[in-house]
Amino acid sequence: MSNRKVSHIGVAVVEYQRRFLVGIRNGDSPLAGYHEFPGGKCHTGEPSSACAARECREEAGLEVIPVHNLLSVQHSYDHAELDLDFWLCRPADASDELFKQTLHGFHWIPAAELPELSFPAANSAIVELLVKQYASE
Ligand SMILES: Nc1nc2c([nH]c(=O)n2[C@@H]2O[C@H](COP(=O)(O)OP(=O)(O)OP(=O)(O)O)[C@@H](O)[C@H]2O)c(=O)[nH]1
Repeated sequence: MSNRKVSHIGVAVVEYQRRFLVGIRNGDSPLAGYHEFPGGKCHTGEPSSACAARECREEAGLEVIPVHNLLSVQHSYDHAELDLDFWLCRPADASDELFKQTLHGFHWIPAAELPELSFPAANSAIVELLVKQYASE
């Protein structure tokens, strides 16, 4: 049993037309080079839904509305002990213009292609769930 401090993480799983907003973790961070959904550590007292929306605004420059919690996952990495809340989010202004916007290196990936990407270990279950729910017609 670990007594390391647990960080609470809000993750924005942003869906538009069965595509999801995905970026690549930058070179200075733990798990650099892995794919990721926008997200990060919740501030003290901040609900994970609000955290997910804030991180999406900060990282991708996109305003989103959290819809519901898809999944919560506890994961122990070498670098940290995490409680991750994955929030289904929708773009606040939904239109095909979204596909033309530069989103700071984030891209819209069809659900069926998510398993081909290299997400961190804590994302296995959410990727499986998204493929099940969004990849079939
Ligand atoms: N954003 C994001 N983080 C994820 C995902 N999956 C996953 O395991 N993580 C982990 O969740 C943690 C997010 O914390 P972070 O370090 O990015 O948090 P932050 O943006 O607040 O950064 P900070 O370190 O500058 O305070 C990282 O350990 C990251 O590896 C994901 O899909 N998206």
